[in-house]
Amino acid sequence: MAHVLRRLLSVGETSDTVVAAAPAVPPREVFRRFWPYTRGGRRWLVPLLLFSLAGPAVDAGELWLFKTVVDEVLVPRDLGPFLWIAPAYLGLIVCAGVLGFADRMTSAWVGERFLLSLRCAVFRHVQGLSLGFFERRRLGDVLSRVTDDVDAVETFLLSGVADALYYVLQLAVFLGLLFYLSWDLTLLALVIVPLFWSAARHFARLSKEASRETRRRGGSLSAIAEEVLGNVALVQAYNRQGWEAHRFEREGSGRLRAVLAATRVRAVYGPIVEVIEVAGVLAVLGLGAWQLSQGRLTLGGLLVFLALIGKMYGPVRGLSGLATTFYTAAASAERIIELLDQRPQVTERPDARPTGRAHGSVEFDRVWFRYPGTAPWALADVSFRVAPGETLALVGASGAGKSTAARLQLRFYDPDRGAVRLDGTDLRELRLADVRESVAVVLQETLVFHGTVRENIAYGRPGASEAEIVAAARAADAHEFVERLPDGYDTLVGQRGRTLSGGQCQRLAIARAMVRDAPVLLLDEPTTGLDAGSGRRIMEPLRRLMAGRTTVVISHNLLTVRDATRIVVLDRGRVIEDGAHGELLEHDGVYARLHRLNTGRVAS
Ligand SMILES: Nc1ncnc2c1ncn2[C@@H]1O[C@H](COP(=O)(O)OP(=O)(O)OP(=O)(O)O)[C@@H](O)[C@H]1O
Repeated sequence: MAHVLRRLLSVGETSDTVVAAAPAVPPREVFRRFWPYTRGGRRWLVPLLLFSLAGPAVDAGELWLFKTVVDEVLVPRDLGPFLWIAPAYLGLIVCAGVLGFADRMTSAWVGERFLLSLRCAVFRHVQGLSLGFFERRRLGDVLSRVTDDVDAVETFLLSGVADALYYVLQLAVFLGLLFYLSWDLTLLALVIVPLFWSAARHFARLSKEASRETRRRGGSLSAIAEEVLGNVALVQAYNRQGWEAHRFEREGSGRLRAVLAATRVRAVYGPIVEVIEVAGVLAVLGLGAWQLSQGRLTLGGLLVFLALIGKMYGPVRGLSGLATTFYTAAASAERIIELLDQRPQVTERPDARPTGRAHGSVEFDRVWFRYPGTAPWALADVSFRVAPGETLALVGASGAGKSTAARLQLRFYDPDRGAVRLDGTDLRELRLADVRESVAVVLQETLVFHGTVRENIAYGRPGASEAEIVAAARAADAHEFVERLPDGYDTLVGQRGRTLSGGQCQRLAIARAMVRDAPVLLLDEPTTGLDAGSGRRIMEPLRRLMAGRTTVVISHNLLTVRDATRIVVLDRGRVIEDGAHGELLEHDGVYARLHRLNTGRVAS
């Protein structure tokens, strides 16, 4: 029998993971972690308490009036007292309505405020995590934690606390009345309470596992949806729709199994509680009828007693059911706590120095770096120096470590050994915002947001004036094509610039970097994805952008790097050649060979 019940209530297969389950967190820890977010709404807890207290008091008043009607109007058949009972009853109902309204509004306000501050805190935290975190995690799962899981926590932390309070107060009021009416009947009625609680504990434990699995599968579903819909062109081009739909369905079925298991737990729990409750009521009814026959209790008294018992079992059942609600919310809380526990690998020192506008000298001093969790060095003993206004080109085969150097320059990662310096100061001693402020980037993958052309350019420096935006667009050779767009600078460009060509996106990125007007410029493959003609055309605005700034340019295309003051050739993370274009050609090494290949290709 126990075996059958266990099978009935189990979640089933929980292995195949798209998203792993978050580690378990004890209930006390859940409260400790989330309580601070209730700060803004805490002063409303006292009014909430008062409303909670008034609710059961009004209930009790209603019952008392009912007893009076039975004992003083119906049994003696005397209409007199009814004349004051009726308006009193109406008054009570109006009271209950007003209190109910105030209670609902206050708890919604407190709950929603908590939700807002928790959601914003989680978002702010996640946004500040290092790039390494986003490279390891599935974005869809992170999104589902910031949205769905935060909602689920609110359900418990506030509704749960408010309900618990309400139930306890209701219990206190009802128990007081019950003892007043008949203490021995009350004691009999209370015998079933421990039974309630032991059933509740058992079932809460069962529902815990199902809730965890439901949340984990929810995260997996978001992850798959985000990955597939975000790369829908790739999915369709390779005809992978069927396979992706299958993956989605598999996670969806896993979620279905988990939800059904949770429902089975609740569905079995309901009737069991009912049986316990009815047994209690029957016992009380038996003893009550005997007391009535002995004349120790009036009929009204017995009826009210039974009604009160019915009402009292409500909060008892509610309190014991809270454990199940708690575990459902705890499954979400665990996923949020796991996010909040992630520490950014790159942190700002408490004594970090603010910098004014940097001059822009950049130095890599014997830098060694490997990506967290990987064995090979992505950069090994890399040193170079760029004076303000100079241009340094990083060249080398794919995977040589060029983009890694750019990431270190932006302090997305810190070197394991050695130092990256700006104006002679280690980046780790500077304020993080200042480091990023001093650099403007034009990346390999051009980033264009869903928004107007104007917003996309102004992203480089919020608050840039219209004249500055247009000047930047002119300098980036973007003004002309922008003017030709249907709404000019107000034209909406799709996410990732889907409605623009590669070259147009690149020009917007250059205009954005222009507007930023930072002393250091980082160009990571600025001509990738452009044909030779567009690549050459983009060179002119790029040169305008580079003028007067320290530039680190990463490129496969050696035509874009020949003007550089200095060229550093990387190979598997090491510097193998270093010098000006002419010197390196003379040296006749790797660079000269790459150059010959490149010019040959362009000529042909
Ligand atoms: N996030 C990452 N985690 C682990 N290893 C990485 C990561 N990014 C890059 N690598 C590894 O570090 C090395 C250097 O990569 P990097 O992207 O700096 O090369 P690159 O010279 O810019 O190449 P490309 O010209 O193809 O962009 C490669 O071996 C790559 O596999």
